[in-house]
Amino acid sequence: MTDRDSVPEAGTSSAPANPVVAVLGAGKIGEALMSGLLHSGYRPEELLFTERHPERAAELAERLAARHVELDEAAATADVLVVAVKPQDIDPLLERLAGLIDGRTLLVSLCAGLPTSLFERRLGGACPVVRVMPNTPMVIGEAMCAISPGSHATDAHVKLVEQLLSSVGEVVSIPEEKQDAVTALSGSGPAYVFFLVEAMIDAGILLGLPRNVAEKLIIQSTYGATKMLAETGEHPVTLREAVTSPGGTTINAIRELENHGVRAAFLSAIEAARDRSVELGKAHEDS
Ligand SMILES: NC(=O)C1=CN([C@@H]2O[C@H](COP(=O)(O)OP(=O)(O)OC[C@H]3O[C@@H](n4cnc5c(N)ncnc54)[C@H](OP(=O)(O)O)[C@@H]3O)[C@@H](O)[C@H]2O)C=CC1
Ligand SMILES: O=C(O)[C@@H]1CCC=N1
Repeated sequence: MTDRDSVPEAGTSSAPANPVVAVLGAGKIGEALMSGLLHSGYRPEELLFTERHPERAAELAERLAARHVELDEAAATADVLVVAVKPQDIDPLLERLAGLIDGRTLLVSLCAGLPTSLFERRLGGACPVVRVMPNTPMVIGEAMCAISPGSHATDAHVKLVEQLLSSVGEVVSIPEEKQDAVTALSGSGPAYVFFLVEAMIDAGILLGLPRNVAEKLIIQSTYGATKMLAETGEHPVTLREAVTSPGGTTINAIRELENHGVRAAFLSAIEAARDRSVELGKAHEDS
């Protein structure tokens, strides 16, 4: 697929062809995206990736059957370039990319904190850029992605990105100035859940349960609880109140959580994550 002027639609393997996607930097989120797309019906030949560690590249190419390429081949071949390197690694990548793309290639950035204007400035011309904040449940088709177009991205580009990402989870459109908050909330969100699960499993160990039993109890309980939130549409307070019997056990636990400031800790933690996202963007403001 090389005719980038007619923006093709993403879809399943029954479609004639999906847009060729090249993931630049196949680390945690890059791999999650590739796995999710393959899972949703993307063909391995429609997926390219660059990666600077040869062993990692070889291992991924074998495991996913996607093709490891150099940056110049990715830029020449792909319809969509997905930037998935750490924000701290963006400068040398954009320097090389600037000489390789012609302003028609759609660039999708997954980078925390980095504004679309940075890519537009560095890549010149009228490079279409869409900023996305995904999260790792993408790997099982359960991502939460928030997207914001840059100033040269057309409705067709946005639609293409929406189609691509809706095959690996949910997609919402948000104004770009909200991306730092979204990064702190849903980009990092899975980490908070894993942290909570880990802490509850530790509590099970403290109470003398075997680890495998504690893990099963907590994983199913968190899965059931979040599924219940999603499927009933009930407010979390209502669902929590239904668990909290008068004079019972749960209220004793809730009192301890409140005494330890767990709610305030979440507010501060997420605010700190938002601040770091802003800081990552500011580091590139004048360049
Ligand atoms: N992990 C997550 O849950 C999420 C991450 N993101 C964003 O995604 C981006 C990637 O994060 P994450 O996957 O965690 O990071 P990783 O470090 O796991 O992945 C980035 C990979 O790209 C490699 N790399 C760096 N520069 C280049 C280059 N020029 N060419 C090819 N490969 C390169 C890195 O190598 P090396 O190891 O040497 O650095 C690394 O293997 C970040 O910008 C982050 O903000 C967004 C949402 C969620
Ligand atoms: O921790 C990070 O910086 C990235 C962005 C959101 C989730 N992980």
